[in-house]
Formats: sequence, structure tokens, C-alpha cells
Amino acid sequence: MDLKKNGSFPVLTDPAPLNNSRLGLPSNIKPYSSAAQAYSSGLYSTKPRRKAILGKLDDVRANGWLDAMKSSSPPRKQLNKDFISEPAIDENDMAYHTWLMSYPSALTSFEQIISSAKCKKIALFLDYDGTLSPIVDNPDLAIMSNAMRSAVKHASECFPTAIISGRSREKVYKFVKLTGLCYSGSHGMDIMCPVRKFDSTGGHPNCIMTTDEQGKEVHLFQPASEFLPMINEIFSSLVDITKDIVGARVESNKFCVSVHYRLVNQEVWPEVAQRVVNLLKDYPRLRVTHGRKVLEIRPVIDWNKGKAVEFLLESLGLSNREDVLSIYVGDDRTDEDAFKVLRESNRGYGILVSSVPKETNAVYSLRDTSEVMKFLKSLVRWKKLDDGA
Ligand SMILES: O=P(O)(O)OC[C@H]1O[C@H](O[C@H]2O[C@H](CO)[C@@H](O)[C@H](O)[C@H]2O)[C@H](O)[C@@H](O)[C@@H]1O
Repeated sequence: MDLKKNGSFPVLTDPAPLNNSRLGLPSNIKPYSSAAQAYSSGLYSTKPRRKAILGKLDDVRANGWLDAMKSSSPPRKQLNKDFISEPAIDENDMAYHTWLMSYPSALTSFEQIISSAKCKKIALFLDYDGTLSPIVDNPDLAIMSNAMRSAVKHASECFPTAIISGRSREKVYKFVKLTGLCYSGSHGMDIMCPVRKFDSTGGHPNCIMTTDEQGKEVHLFQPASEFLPMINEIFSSLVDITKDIVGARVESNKFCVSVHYRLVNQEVWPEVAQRVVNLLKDYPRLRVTHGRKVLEIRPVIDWNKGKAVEFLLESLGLSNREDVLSIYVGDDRTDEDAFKVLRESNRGYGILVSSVPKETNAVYSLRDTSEVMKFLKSLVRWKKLDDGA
């Protein structure tokens, strides 16, 4: 993979994700042709260059992507009213309990976690959707409860805290509404941290100093800013090519675009995927990642939530320090990059929020957002006791 320097961060210059076998569809699905045609005039599209190989790739890429779409979010539990009083242990519960042996609950392992945090400073990284707010059908209604907001507020008063989301930074701030912490939107491609009073680090060298909406001084880092016009172009194209698909929804996340299919009839998922694949063939500098019933289109740069964690630790003057323990709580595939960074560097723990067994680089798990809140409260309680001791 060719790494080119763009400013001071590396940019992946090959269209790697389109070679990914996960970008595949069964050969019996007819390609939707008008979409790509409609946007071939886009300023950032490279349609003519890649046209020759399209038909072949559609077959080669079969299946993987659809499997990823199907497994991208656990089905909600069906309650059978007739058997509601039956003991709730079924096969799924058994599997979950077996999985817990490998990824123990961060609540039941709390003592173990804090014993490794003794004499260390904890840095806290929190994903938003599915971690601080439950997954809901309408992304605009993923509201954080006041109780969760208060738990995050107290935690951020005890520990350096960052919210790391795939959403745009502005949008996630509107949900969280807390000042004094770092916000990282667009999967780490838009990072803003308050300038701290006695900031000896001066922020990260690649940050610019600016002011936020409240006029407060902040450090800002946007490694994908050159992609903004391209992202805006593909956003409009995606809105257009999905407008006749019932339930499909396209969300702009500033440096990324989400195509939601949670409310699309499952039989139509291949069609959603096919249209996105077709369009992306003309944008080799963009790639797709899979979230929870969402396809996330983002720039092909060597940047993700894991890199964002490293960057934030550096910005906060907390990297390469033996006395820092990082804790990252997240529920999504995109959080795996951050779990991996912490696991491989031995700098802390990933905690996966999941009520079903999943392969993960996390060390611990929490079942749902209510357990996340309990965990945050426990951390605060422990910190206050420890400080008072
Ligand atoms: O990194 P995150 O903060 O977890 O953001 C990832 C995506 O989250 C949102 O979508 C997810 O949550 C929605 C609301 O609960 C749900 O309707 C959707 O199905 C989930 O995928 C957000 O809307 C996306 O733009 C983010 O990419």
C-alpha cells in the first residue's frame, strides 16, 4: 500500500477498499445503472478510468458484504407473550454466558480494572451511538438521557475524557451538550479539544488554534479537510440514488456519509448495497466501512478511531507514559481500531458494549448502555474514594 505524505499525516493512495472482497454482491443482482450515469459528471468522480473492470468485480465481490450487512446489528429479542414466564435461559443466553468467560463484564471485573489503575491517571474514551445512547430506528432521535449525561459529566470532571463518534462532531456535541471535554467526530477526522488553562503541551503540533461556537479557545485537527468537496458531492449522489428505496436514509457526517438501511426491507438490502458499490467505483479515494445497519462512506486516509485515540493521548500530554491507563468503551466495528491500539500497546482496555457474542479486540464487555452508565458511576465513586484516602 502506497503511503503518501499529505501535510503531516499519511494518506492511502491506492483504492484498497474496493479490492476488499467484502464489497461484493451476488451475481444474480442486477446492477443499478442510472445512478452512476447520473453522477458521472461529478467533479471528483473518476468514472471513465475504472469503468472497464466493473462487471467482473461485481461477481468477485459476492456475498461478503451482504453477510456483513446481515450481521451488523443483533436482532432485537422477540418476546413470546405465551411463554413470558418461562425461564429466560435459551441458546442465545448460553452462548452469551460462554462468551463472557473470554470477555468478562467490566462491572463484575471492576476490582481488577481499578487495581491496574492504581497510581495511574485514567483517560476515558467513549463512543456515542450504542454506548451512551441506545440504538433507535431514527438517527435524529438517538437522544442521550439526562442520567447518562450526568454520569459522563461527573466522569469528565475526574478523568480526561473524549467522545469519539462516527457522527459529525457538531451533531454529537448537540446530543452530549457537555463542555470541557474533547469531541472527535467523523470517525476521528474532526477532533476538537478545549485549550486547558495550564496547558504545557500547547496541544498537538498538527492542531490549529481556533474558537468554538461559544467563543472558547480550542485546538482543532481535521486530517481529511481536502475531502470535504468530494464528500459533499457523494452525499448528494447518495441521496439521489436511494430516494426511491423505502426506509433508506443518507446522513451527512461532515467528513463521512452514512447510508442507513435499518428501516429498509431486508430483501432490498442487496439493492442498497449495489447502488452504493456502483457509485463508489467512481470514487477510488473513498471507501466503505460497516456499522450497525449502516454503510459508512469515508476518505481513504490512514486514519480511524484508533489513530484518533493515539492523537488525543498525545494532545493531552498522556502518551508514552507508564502512569496512564486508557479505557475505551464502544459498541461498533469501527471501535475495534481503538481496542486494537490499546491492546497492542498495552496502554489500557477496550470495553465492548454488546448483548450478543462478537469477535473483538476488547478485553472486557458491558451488556448495554445502562451498564455503561453503571460503570462510569463506579469509576467516579472509586476515584473520589481513592482521592480521599
Ligand atoms: O461511532 P458512533 O457514535 O457509534 O456512530 C456510528 C453511527 O451511529 C449512528 O447510527 C447508528 O445509531 C442510530 C441511532 O441509534 C441507528 O439508527 C443506526 O442504525 C446505527 O447505525 C449514526 O446515525 C451514524 O451516522 C454513525 O455512523
